[in-house]
Amino acid sequence: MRTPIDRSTWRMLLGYARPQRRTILFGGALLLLSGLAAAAQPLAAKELVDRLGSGEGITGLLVLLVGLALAGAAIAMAGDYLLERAAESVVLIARKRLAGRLLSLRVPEVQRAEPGDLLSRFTSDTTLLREVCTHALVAMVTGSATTVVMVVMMGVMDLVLLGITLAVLAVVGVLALAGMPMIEKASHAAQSAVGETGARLERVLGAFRTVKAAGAEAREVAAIERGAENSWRAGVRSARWESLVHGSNSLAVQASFLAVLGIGGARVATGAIPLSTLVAFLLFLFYLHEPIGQLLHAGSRLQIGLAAVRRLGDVDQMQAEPVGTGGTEIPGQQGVRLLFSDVRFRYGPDLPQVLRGVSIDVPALGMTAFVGPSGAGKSTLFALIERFHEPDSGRIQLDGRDLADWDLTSLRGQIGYVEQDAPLLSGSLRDNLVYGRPDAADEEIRDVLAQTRLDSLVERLPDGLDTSVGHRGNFLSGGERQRVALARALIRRPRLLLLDEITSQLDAANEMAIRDVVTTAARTMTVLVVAHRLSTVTQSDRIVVLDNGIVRATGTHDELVVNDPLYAEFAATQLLTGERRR
Ligand SMILES: Nc1ncnc2c1ncn2[C@@H]1O[C@H](COP(=O)(O)OP(=O)(O)OP(=O)(O)O)[C@@H](O)[C@H]1O
Repeated sequence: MRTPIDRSTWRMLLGYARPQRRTILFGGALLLLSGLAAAAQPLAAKELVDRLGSGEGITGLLVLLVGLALAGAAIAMAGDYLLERAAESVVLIARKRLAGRLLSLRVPEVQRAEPGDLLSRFTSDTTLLREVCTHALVAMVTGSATTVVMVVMMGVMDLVLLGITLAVLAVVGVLALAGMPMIEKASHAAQSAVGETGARLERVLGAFRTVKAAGAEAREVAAIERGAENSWRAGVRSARWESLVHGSNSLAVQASFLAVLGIGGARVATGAIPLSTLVAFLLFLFYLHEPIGQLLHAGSRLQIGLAAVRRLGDVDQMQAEPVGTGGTEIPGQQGVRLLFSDVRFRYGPDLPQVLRGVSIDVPALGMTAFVGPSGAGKSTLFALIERFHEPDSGRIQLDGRDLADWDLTSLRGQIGYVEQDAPLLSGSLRDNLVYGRPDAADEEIRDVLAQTRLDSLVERLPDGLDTSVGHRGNFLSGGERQRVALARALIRRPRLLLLDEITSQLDAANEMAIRDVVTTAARTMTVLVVAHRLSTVTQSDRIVVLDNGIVRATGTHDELVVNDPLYAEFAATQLLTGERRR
């Protein structure tokens, strides 16, 4: 993804600064004032030289000069502080906006992106806005204003010398115009490389044990180093252009200084201008170095900022979910009726159809199991119910209302979803249990812990419920994670419970206990279960056999063993035929 720089990039950049505009304006005004105080110094110096020549008193003027210098410094300090403060606020605004945006993105968008790269946009690119939205913007204004004022004053003094100065300075302008886009390009490349390196690192840390077990450390380090080197190379490229642009300022000012000294000296000798004018003009030239330097520095910072804004803008271009308000009225009854009508779906335009006309009517109470070969589309059905993806055609209705017409927050508020690999979040066990309902009472938590046979685990843990479960819950066993994920879904008190392979890592005793919990839950809510182990689902009220994206049979275990060869084969391979398991 690459957002071109256009007006909207500039608008975005200014958008980050807008909430801080008062502080920036005030801080900028102070800096301008200090710049003007500096600009007044040559005039006072000219007056000083004139008076020295004519033998007049200079005490007052000296006091004025010192006063100007002190006041200029104090004002500059205050202005600087205000701008630094505004800069921090700009980063804060950008991070808050990005966090909100990231969490509102549609699931497929995030699945397509690299988490490490998104992270680098949050941590690194936002930091680059720090200076740009405040100091650089202000320096653009103050630098331009000071330059204009000085140029006007120099023009008033001597147009010939001004003409020489401007001719030399024009060279800086040309170099700057050529260099600025290169700085932006190199900075964008550097930040992209940082993003890629972050993504690579995230990949490694996310599968640390696999990397170690595969002995891939050296390969991964080399890849990360390559990414870091790419970033370094682009950074050096940017630095080269920056130093060229900034260095041209010194060169131009020094060249014009020499030209003005030579030609100005000749003009003094011919009496065309007095010596004091030449001295003042040279002082102006000396001071002009500062605002022009400011302008160039600000220009290059702005380019770096524009590159960062472009990367932040990429996230804005990713699709977001409709904003949920939780406003849909929820009927008080238990369970939900779920109706799939000829649902077709593929994950992308170039990918094969995963669901090829699925129609299922799930009544409000009871347990419905989905079985079928790997890749048949079982988990995809759950993802569509959660509206992580939208069907390409057909309808899914919940309580008689099309899912698309539900308010997203209300819809998900009805559902307890346990994903296939039962991911936990880093934090304490309690954080994980109440994640879907932070206000759950302790008694309720205890009750669910007992049902899911987690009570003995909690007793064993050093800090009980407050024990950390580690990144993605890796301090717990696979079976414990599955039970915690189920407990989390139950504590949410959903009307529809979606359980995707939640017993795959449980031992027989725990599997049986969980089966009982789910059967009990199915008396008060709609339970949809995906399972490879048929032992988990033989007692379901109905079993849907899904194969290659179509429903090939529906019935009870006993009916399907007789009527559906594929199911009968599953049952046979799992030693369930003719045997009614508990
Ligand atoms: N995010 C995705 N992008 C592209 N294709 C996907 C994505 N998720 C799943 N698929 C593909 O869709 C098909 C159905 O996947 P799904 O996870 O629904 O199958 P499943 O029946 O649940 O399989 P399993 O029993 O192995 O979990 C598979 O071929 C899978 O490769």
